Amino acid sequence: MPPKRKAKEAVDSDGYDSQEEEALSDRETFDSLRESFDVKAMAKEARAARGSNAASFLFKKCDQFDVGLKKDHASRPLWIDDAGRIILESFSPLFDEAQDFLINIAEPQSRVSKMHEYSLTTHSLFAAVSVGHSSKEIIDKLEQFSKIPLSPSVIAFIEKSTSSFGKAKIVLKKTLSYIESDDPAILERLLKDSVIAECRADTTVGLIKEAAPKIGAMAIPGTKMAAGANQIAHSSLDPQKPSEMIATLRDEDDDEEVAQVHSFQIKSEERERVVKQCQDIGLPLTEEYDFNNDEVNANLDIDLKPHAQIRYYQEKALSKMFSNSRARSGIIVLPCGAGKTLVGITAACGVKKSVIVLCTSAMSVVQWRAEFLKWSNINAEDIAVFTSESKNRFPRNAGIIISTYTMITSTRNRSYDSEKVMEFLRSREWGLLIADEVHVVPANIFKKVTYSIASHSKLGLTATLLREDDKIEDLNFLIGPKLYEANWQELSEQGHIAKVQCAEVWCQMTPEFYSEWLKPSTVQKRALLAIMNPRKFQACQFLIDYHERRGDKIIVFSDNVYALEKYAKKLNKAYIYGDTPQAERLRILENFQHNDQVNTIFLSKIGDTSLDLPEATCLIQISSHYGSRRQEAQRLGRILRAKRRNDEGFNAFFYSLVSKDTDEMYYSSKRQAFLVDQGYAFKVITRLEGLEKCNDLAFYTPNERKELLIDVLLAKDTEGDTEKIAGDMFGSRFASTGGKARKKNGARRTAGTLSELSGGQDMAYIEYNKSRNKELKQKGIKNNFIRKLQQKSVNAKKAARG
Ligand SMILES: Nc1ncnc2c1ncn2[C@@H]1O[C@H](COP(=O)(O)OP(=O)(O)OP(=O)(O)O)[C@@H](O)[C@H]1O
Repeated sequence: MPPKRKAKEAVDSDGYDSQEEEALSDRETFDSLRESFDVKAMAKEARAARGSNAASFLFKKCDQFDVGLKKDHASRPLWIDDAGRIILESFSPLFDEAQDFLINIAEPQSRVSKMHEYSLTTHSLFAAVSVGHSSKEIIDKLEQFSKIPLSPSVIAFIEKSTSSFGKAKIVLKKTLSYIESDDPAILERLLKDSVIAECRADTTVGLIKEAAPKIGAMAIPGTKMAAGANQIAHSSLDPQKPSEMIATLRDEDDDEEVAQVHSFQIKSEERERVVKQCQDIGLPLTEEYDFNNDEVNANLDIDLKPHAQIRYYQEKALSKMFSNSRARSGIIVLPCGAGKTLVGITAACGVKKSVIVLCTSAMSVVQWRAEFLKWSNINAEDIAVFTSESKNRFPRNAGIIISTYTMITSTRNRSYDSEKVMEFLRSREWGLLIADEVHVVPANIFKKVTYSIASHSKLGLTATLLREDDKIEDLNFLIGPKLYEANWQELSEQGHIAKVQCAEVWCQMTPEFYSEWLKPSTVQKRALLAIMNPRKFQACQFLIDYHERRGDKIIVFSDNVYALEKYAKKLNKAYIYGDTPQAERLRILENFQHNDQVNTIFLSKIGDTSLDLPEATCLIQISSHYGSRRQEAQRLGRILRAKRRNDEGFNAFFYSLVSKDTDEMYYSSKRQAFLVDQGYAFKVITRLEGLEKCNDLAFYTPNERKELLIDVLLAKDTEGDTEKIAGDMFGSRFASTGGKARKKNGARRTAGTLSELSGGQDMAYIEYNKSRNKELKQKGIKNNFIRKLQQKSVNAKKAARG
């Protein structure tokens, strides 16, 4: 049997297909770069361009720089050029205030220690307007913070963008859809469009006029949101009880003067068409849910437990969503491990209507359910789970369903139970749809979601609004604008996520591996030679030993399953990849968490997202997906949540092992780009102190290295591919095999070893076959959490059987 670990489903929901394409062009770029790189000349040019001032070279083509600095420029924190690029000084006393403002109106590009860079874009201005900033306010504030006068082109750009964005909203009132605006002229303009006019539901000529809901960025009186930067730091130490926050969100102030809004009703079945047409004519709609006045949908009995204390950045993000007593659809961006789940749960407690949560994997579904029970007082039976293993519904009128994108959008033949749940999902209205890891969801998948699920509001959660293709912008319109994006370094300084030391370790290729690498060969074979480079293997072994001795728990990541198995078996460590059965995954993770004899595990890319392993304090990456910045950030996220992050002097470690003078070096620097922009510094380590003195490392003798080389050369080309997992990335076997049951023991290695080929079963063969996974199977320990997970899975299966 050929190895079956690469599921070949048509839908690759994490968008890796496009990354493959990009990888090919990357390779060409790399080859040409190799020839044309003249680092010295480039450095000289950059120095000459820079002149005497640290940032002025960035503005060399900027006319308004000639106009000169304002007299009191030293006390103002930013520059802005003609193209809308903003440089913010992080050492300015006005930094906090300026950052708070910029995060609302501009796209953060890079936030390194002294200078932050932002860009004004049409999308960022759309987001600004949708959270209540006016065009005048944006221009005035920028002018106030800027060291130089704003150029007429920047002012014109802001005015043009804000004049069309956020002027009209799509609102569900009592389950009916309305287009609403405080400016009747905008609605008249929309109705002149033949497509929109056709979608109008009421036949009346005029517009509906009524009192506007109360709007205010100060929706949480008495908190840092209302008070400015100094209180922000203070509030982070003194978090507000979410119940108080939600109470204030619902608080009505009758004394204020009541503004008017105008609206017309559209046919609910034409929502998408209207939204699309409004985009096309340059008047995109924002989406808001007036949940306080929804009397049609049953209320959900859910509140946060008193012990839940949301952090200041979680509160800030939520205040963007709820600032006008309605739930505004949009995306919240928080670093991995910063607590997006609690943000989603608090949003559910705010809306208090039925909620559907969509995740990327069955494992995440289980984690979301556990977090709902941990943080909220929701009745356990009101949270149902819809995965291939469990097809529950909630018994009362309102409840929560947690599922995966794959379960909702799959087009294959569904089981009877599955179809029943889908009918249940389609037949009702949802107050809130929470889309977890929303950046991985391609537009066509998300359109299928919105087609199946009628939800009043949508909240997208992600750590990185990054895709290697250009599909990320679709999310602006499918879900809504970005409402909030946190600063990674700030959260790490405050101890909400761990401080991490990042290093790229250059591993010299051994002569025999490098001479093979230099020969004309396939991309996959060269990739395999670089990953299996014995020096890289030894560096990995050395780092594992070093960090295990320090008391760290280590995850080794390899996208390549051939290498994953070879490394793990040789080092006698447990490993998990796409074909590892769910029960075995849980057993390995459980041992990693609670067994002090199991301090290192090997994971394929199934562990990139959503895995909550707060014990992990060190990551070693031996093979990765070309230049994917997103994967690098997500992997880093596995140690950002380290439990020990607030121990004095604690640092987590992230090592990327690259084979020197191969294309791994090019991809590695490309992958780091996003994290570098978040302020992480990657140290390059060319020599691991003490490694050469170790004589007990694997592949120490030339013979061992030769045998390894023959193994690699005999391996099929496809062994050099990265693992492909479709749909459910950390989920059930059902999901990852396209619904077909897989044969037991289906995954077998086919690459021969020298010993096998020669017919001899020597010591090396015995060592290769010794599986830590099997050992753990016999010795496995269990903690309550995992036991419950497994018990639940068993119960669910029993229930499904009737
Ligand atoms: N306000 C809070 N108070 C205490 N603990 C919190 C708070 N917010 C989050 N946490 C804890 O922080 C950890 C990380 O949270 P969570 O799993 O939601 O992160 P995440 O942002 O979804 O990360 P990822 O992107 O990696 O999935 C969890 O153990 C969670 O319980």
